[in-house]
Amino acid sequence: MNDAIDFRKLWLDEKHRARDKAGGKGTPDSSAPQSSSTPAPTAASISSTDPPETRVRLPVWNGPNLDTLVPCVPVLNHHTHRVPPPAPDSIYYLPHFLPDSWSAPLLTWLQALPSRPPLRANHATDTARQVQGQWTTLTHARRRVALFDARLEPLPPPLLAMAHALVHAGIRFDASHRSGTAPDTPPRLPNHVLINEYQPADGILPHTDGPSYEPCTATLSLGGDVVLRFAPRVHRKEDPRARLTTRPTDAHAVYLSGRGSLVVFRDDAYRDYGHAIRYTDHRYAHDNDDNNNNNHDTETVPTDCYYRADHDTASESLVSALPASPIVRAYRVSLTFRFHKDGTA
Ligand SMILES: O=C(O)CCC(=O)C(=O)O
Ligand SMILES: [Fe+2]
Repeated sequence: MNDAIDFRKLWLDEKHRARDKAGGKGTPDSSAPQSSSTPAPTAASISSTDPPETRVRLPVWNGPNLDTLVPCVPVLNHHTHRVPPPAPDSIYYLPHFLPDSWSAPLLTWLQALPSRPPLRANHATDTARQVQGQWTTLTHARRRVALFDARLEPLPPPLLAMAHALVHAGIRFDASHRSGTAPDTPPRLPNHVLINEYQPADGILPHTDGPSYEPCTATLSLGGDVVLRFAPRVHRKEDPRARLTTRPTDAHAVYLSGRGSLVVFRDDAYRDYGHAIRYTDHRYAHDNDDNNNNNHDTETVPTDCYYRADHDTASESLVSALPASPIVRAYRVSLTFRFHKDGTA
């Protein structure tokens, strides 16, 4: 598959740049083997501040040896990474999950995906296979999305590596087990990856990710920072198909860093809360009532927003003070990983 070869080239370019920047000679390019096995950690790949017991090596894709570029990803800690009360106890946030050395080539790879014509309002005839792995504009939202469904085609190498990284980090793409019981099934790789591309003022209206997926969503953020809001759903018993409504006044806000942060929400937070990112222009004014600035490129950060510094070490259990100023919105791409329950397509 050409994508994999292109990405490997990007990775090699990045590696050369990193090596040049560091002023080191490094190893020759033959150091990028075709083997698919994970190389042993090297001294260069684990810094003294990275407690080995809380980090795992990122898996490789397409065989290249990433040990000089990529250290490890943090393992999800159910206590320190949990967004604290009063948020529901099933939202986790890791401020710097993806190493910077991966973010840039991953973004470049995503931007190079082919584009297809916009989806029509009634896009029943656009089959999943037609939109697979291609940028498609959602005209109603003015946002581009790309969908990768592993039930149709294997995930391309960079996304497969990300999927492995999430599972290695301890994220289970199935409903939680009752407390005290050990999972009795092996972890599963997520089989759906939705990429969303946002221009600075863009957001996503309140929604749930729906019952087709196991109740766990893991989202990586690249580019600009945003606030993700979880608001309790108002269940409309009389018409369960009615448009989702939430109680925005009871929302819990989480500040998402665009430097490779990971947010995971599952179980109650998945089922009983809608989630949303605000549009900062006036396309959806009703969703934006307390964003009382007139600058379309900035977003007011609520004072009770959960914010965590952009680092992740074992001693870090501190939640830093919120940044004083509003977020200046910037181009952002998110990668949302889920497991579709109909795993057989
Ligand atoms: O971009 C994000 O962080 C959210 C994306 C999302 O909620 C979705 O695709 O369902
Ligand atoms: Fe969502």
